[in-house]
Amino acid sequence: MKQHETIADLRAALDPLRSAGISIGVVPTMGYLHAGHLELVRRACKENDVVVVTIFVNPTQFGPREDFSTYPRDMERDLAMLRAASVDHVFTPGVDEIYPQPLETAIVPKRLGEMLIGKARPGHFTGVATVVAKLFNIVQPGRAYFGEKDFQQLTVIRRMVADLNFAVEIVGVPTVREEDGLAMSSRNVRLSPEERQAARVLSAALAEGAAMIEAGEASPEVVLGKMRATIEAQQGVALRSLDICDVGNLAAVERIDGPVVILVTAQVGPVLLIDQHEARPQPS
Ligand SMILES: Nc1ncnc2c1ncn2[C@@H]1O[C@H](COP(=O)(O)OP(=O)(O)OP(=O)(O)O)[C@@H](O)[C@H]1O
Ligand SMILES: CC(C)(CO)[C@@H](O)C(=O)[O-]
Ligand code: BAL
Repeated sequence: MKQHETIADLRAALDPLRSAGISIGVVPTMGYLHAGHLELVRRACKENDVVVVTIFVNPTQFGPREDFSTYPRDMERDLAMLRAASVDHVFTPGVDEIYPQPLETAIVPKRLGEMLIGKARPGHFTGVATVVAKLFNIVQPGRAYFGEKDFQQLTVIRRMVADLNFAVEIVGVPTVREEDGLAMSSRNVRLSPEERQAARVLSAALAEGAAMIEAGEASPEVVLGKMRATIEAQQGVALRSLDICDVGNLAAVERIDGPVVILVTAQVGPVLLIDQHEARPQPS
């Protein structure tokens, strides 16, 4: 595995491969890797000749009171995991390499970036879309892999690629979970044992809501009401948002008569956890 810290170094390695028709897949991450990231890597290795993993904790997607400086980091451990997963190239730029000067230009997702998580984290999806666009221009991959756990992020990126004609196929990968259902996330490491136990309620409530939808419940209010009661009964979990959205454009649905995604965010101790579950009414 080759590690590259500069754009020039990475391009020097990738340009000849691309010219020779070798397919390149990229997995953008912020590091502190877990089995969820490794599933993205596994898919990328299966579907491409060469895989590039990027590790960059992007400052522009964190708000001033968010956890950029304390975001978990362990580069040596990450590199060992990627080596074991047979990754070909890892790109580990410093902040100055990606932002040598303040940007004059940004990609601003409108409705999709302002709704849901975007309401609680203003500017977050501008930071994400802009750095992902930069990474696409740096790596020039044929495919890029993103987790469905960050469902709004995946939707924003799919839409950016469609709107701006990026020549990259976006692959969404199902959420990898701990045995008890908790979605894997780098920030889970910050949960105390009690908070970690309490956090299980989120995936349990999502499964409960999805089962109601699959059994034919068409009213979002009824499904959300039941889920809200389940989550609010759990001590130590502060529900921040709970929505049932159209799976394609994330618009709120008035009646569930097709594929939807249930999205939840909740504060558990120091961590804002997010999770999702897709569901659709089963044909009777
Ligand atoms: N449990 C998971 N299953 C599948 N993909 C995941 C999972 N967790 C993260 N990913 C994906 O990995 C990519 C990199 O995510 P990131 O490095 O921010 O990790 P994270 O675990 O989501 O961290 P955070 O604690 O910031 O939420 C994203 O596309 C994200 O959706
Ligand atoms: C896509 C991403 C790497 C952009 O910084 C980040 O938001 C993440 O890890 O999900
Ligand atoms: N995986 C989402 C990145 C963030 O929380 O900033």
